[in-house]
Amino acid sequence: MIKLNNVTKSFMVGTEETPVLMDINLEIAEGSFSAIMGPSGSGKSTLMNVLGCLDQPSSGEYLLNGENVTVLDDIQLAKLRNKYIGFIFQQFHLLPRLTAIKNVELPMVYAGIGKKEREERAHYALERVGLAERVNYLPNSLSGGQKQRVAIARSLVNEPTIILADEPTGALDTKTSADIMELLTGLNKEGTTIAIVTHEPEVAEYTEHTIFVRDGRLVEKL
Ligand SMILES: Nc1ncnc2c1ncn2[C@@H]1O[C@H](COP(=O)(O)OP(=O)(O)OP(=O)(O)O)[C@@H](O)[C@H]1O
Repeated sequence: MIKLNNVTKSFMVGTEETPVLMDINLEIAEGSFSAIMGPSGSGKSTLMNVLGCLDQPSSGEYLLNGENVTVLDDIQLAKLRNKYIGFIFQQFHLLPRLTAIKNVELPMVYAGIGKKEREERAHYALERVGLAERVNYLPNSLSGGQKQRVAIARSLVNEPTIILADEPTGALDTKTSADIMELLTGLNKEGTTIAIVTHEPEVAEYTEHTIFVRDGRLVEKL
């Protein structure tokens, strides 16, 4: 479903081309639950940006559901991203003026889905994350854990091929962090494919296997 073949990514820094990812070969199977770990600056976010179709590799091939992402232009890439990828961030990235349900509806607005279906699907997603009672709350009236649940509901609504979570528990206390990982584990058991960047070994323990990144290379896959 997700396959990177000999992927590299470099950035121009001044006049120098600086390699950040080197020779990445990676397969993420449907229904899997992976952690991506590695030291600061090793290339985890860059890898997530490539996996999430936010950025193109410099060379190599990225296959997502059989489509060769590498040959797409920015508009095609954005369409693919909205269709196939759900994102969860450390700082939730909810729009503060929109209620929980309106935040969850947003990816469906971009996908051109009508109002009634949007509302139904957003309600269902908020129920799945245990927030049926909070649909009309603004983000500021929700706890950190509840905000992350809204963000998880938002990541689910387009039934993505994969959810990419960048430090989803980084802003949460230990108990809330465990609750969020339980929730993600449950969603994975129901069939959602999830990859999560984390610095915390206790978070990685919830996943099935860990991909380690060091100096832009995958060093080990358990
Ligand atoms: N747009 C860019 N231009 C130039 N260099 C970049 C760019 N994006 C990332 N880098 C460099 O690539 C390297 C890897 O960065 P990346 O953010 O992927 O690391 P990371 O493993 O996610 O780190 P952290 O755990 O601290 O978030 C760093 O040295 C960074 O400076």
